[in-house]
Amino acid sequence: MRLLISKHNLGIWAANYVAKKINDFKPSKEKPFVLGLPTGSTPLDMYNELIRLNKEGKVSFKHVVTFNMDEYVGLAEDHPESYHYYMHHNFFRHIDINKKNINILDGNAKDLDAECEKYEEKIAKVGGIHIQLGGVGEDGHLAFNEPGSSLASKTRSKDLNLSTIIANSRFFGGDIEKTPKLALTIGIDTVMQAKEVIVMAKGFNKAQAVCQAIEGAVSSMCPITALQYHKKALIICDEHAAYELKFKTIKYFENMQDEYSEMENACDYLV
Ligand SMILES: N[C@@H]1[C@@H](O)[C@H](O)[C@@H](COP(=O)(O)O)O[C@@H]1O
Repeated sequence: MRLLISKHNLGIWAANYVAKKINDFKPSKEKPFVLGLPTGSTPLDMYNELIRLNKEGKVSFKHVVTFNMDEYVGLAEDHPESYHYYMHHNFFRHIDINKKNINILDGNAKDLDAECEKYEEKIAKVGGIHIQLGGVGEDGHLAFNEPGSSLASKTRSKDLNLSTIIANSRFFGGDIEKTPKLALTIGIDTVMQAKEVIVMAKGFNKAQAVCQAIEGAVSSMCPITALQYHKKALIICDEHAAYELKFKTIKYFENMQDEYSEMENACDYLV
């Protein structure tokens, strides 16, 4: 597990890292690059920067296949709070991606279990996810894997817990009644199967989750801790989200030299 406390905008960092990885991979129709994508407020800057890079011809999504992490159950795809709407509005419609390469769980499928099974099969068929990007909930949830989720879970439907419903109610006029209570989500094991995982965490309200993820014991009650078992997982956070960490933990990660610190240095010249 790697921690990077970035002094840059996390989205700009992540977008430039992803663009570099796509370009290095030289994707083709036969050999596409596969991205796992999140929603939420944290990744918005990343999408904006990826759009900019795409428009400037610095990265193409022509041979990129995407799988979104989650979707609400029972919300129309054109509802402004559905994750379908979010992705098309904030990202897909601005870039050169082939529509056929976009995968988002159908929260209105007649058979939700079959929809989830099909999703796992599709991921396997393209050879797995190269980079799974994510945000994190205040309680350490990943996608909609709530505290208590099996760390061996695959894509499935998930009841949302009260704190997530309350947090999400801000998008539904503050009305808990109107806020979805059920979602489809990739599982923790789906995340673990990705070749690389990058979780972005911004702000004081994510500090507990980041601290648990890095310093805590692995527990299904804080799903992000499962990443401690991942071969190539990065948490990139701002100074506020790092606030609960021990000084010695921060120092340990501060001077590491690797491709993540290289991108951090490269970002000095980007902004
Ligand atoms: N399902 C999403 C998660 O994928 C996201 O990480 C989380 C945090 O969102 P934000 O980035 O807005 O804090 O919100 C929701 O629960």
